[in-house]
Amino acid sequence: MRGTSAALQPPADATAPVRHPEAPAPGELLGAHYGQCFGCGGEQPHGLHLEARAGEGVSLTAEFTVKIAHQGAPGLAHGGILASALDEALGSLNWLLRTIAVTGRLETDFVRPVPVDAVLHLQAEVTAVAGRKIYATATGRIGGPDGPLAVRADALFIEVKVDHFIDHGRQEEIQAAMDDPDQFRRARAFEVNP
Ligand SMILES: CCCCCCCC/C=C\CCCCCCCC(=O)SCCNC(=O)CCNC(=O)[C@H](O)C(C)(C)COP(=O)(O)OP(=O)(O)OC[C@H]1O[C@@H](n2cnc3c(N)ncnc32)[C@H](O)[C@@H]1OP(=O)(O)O
Repeated sequence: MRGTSAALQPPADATAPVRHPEAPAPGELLGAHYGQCFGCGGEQPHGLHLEARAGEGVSLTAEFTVKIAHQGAPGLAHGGILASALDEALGSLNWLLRTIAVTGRLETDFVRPVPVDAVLHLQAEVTAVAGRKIYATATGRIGGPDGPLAVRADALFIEVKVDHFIDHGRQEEIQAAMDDPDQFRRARAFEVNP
């Protein structure tokens, strides 16, 4: 069974996504957008440490290893953690568009249980863009990139200005992000597609 509500169907005037000319080349690691990010931050001890690699077009692949701390049922990944991994992979696509966007809606199908120590092989792509709305889809497989399907998600991201974070975030963390000595990460956080 597949659940995708009408809100995740691109409208008739939606267009195909356009890869930014300066997007990382296929095969290149995207790196983290923020060191403390729960999904991708290398400095986040409680995080998923998801590593995403650019694919062709507006697509990427990513891997996430399920750890002991990610359990729901004994020995199995918590569904919310798997949804977080999908959200992060889908959110990372926006770097290939050079658009700052946040998740508006995320619909997840949990197809089979994912054991601790399994590597979740994620594949995500933007399917359509309509104004500020970015439609994307992702799958997560276990046992290898072509292994059995374990999870899948469809999502709607909404483009925002950097003010979104300034207005809603905490001053302390915003300042730390602005002072990040990692120039690449700073660029990724602040660069807005004009
Ligand atoms: C100075 C320091 C700066 C640091 C910068 C760091 C940048 C780093 C780069 C990237 C960060 C990404 C981080 C990745 C992490 C993974 C991704 C996440 O988990 S993100 C977190 C979870 N998501 C939220 O917290 C959103 C909370 N929601 C909101 O803030 C608003 O609701 C927002 C922005 C999504 C929309 O609000 P509106 O007022 O701007 O726009 P409206 O008019 O409501 O919506 C625009 C269109 O979208 C549709 N829409 C909005 N939400 C929808 C929904 N849930 N379902 C269906 N349609 C929706 C609406 O119907 C409307 O459509 P029509 O233009 O009328 O056709």
